Amino acid sequence: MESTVDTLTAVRAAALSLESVSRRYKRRGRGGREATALDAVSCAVPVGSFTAVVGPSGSGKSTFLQCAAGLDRPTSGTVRIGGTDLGSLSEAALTRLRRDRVGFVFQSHALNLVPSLSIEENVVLPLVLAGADPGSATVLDRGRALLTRVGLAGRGSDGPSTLSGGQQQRVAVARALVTEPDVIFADEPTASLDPESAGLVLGLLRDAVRIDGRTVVMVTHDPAAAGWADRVLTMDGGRLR
Ligand SMILES: Nc1ncnc2c1ncn2[C@@H]1O[C@H](COP(=O)(O)OP(=O)(O)OP(=O)(O)O)[C@@H](O)[C@H]1O
Repeated sequence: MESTVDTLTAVRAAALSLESVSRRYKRRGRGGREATALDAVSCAVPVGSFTAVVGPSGSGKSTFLQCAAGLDRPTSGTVRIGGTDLGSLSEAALTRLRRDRVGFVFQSHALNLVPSLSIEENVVLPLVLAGADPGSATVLDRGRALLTRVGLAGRGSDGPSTLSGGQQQRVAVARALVTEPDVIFADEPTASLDPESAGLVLGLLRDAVRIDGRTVVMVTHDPAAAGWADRVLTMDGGRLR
């Protein structure tokens, strides 16, 4: 009984929770057989934690992230971000939740930033998309403060293409932080970086947790990257081990 109460308390206090989440895909040309990418996965990610999701290729890590972040809808089960059941949201409400309450850092720095915008404009883009005035002191100050934080003060008016891959990933982290989201999802954020640049990006994610109390969920196949996390979830065959 007590453990049920404890579990319910943990789910309510979680930044992110999954309850028996499955994602099945219809396979083409195989007589309608389904592939189970996620198989009844349950977990609660506490506020202010840095979680790494690891596992062999094809174990379901990307599918976990896509469903957890509201980029894909599970076949069954419940995903909650900050207590909100994503399954209860319309597409428009889900888009707003992703914009306002979730931050993303993707694998490829080429995909993370908008090349036609300046570095600073990229950082504050989620605020502007949410309706903030891009010329307001609040937005400008927030952008500059975050660029200083990621070690790129003074580069705000340059274009992303003037930065190295590692620097671009640091801008992506700044942008992921700008809305002070409930959860920051990172999908192999250091996959294309040298160890030194990777360390800088991982240090920024860790600081977001330790200094700001943010919550980070990072998919990685790199044990060194996973070593920066507080907790490691291991996937195998669509399940958490
Ligand atoms: N759109 C899809 N259609 C059919 N099957 C899919 C689809 N996406 C994923 N799968 C299958 O689901 C399983 C899990 O895939 P997923 O990409 O989540 O694994 P992963 O652990 O992220 O792999 P990797 O480390 O190689 O990126 C795999 O068997 C994959 O073939």
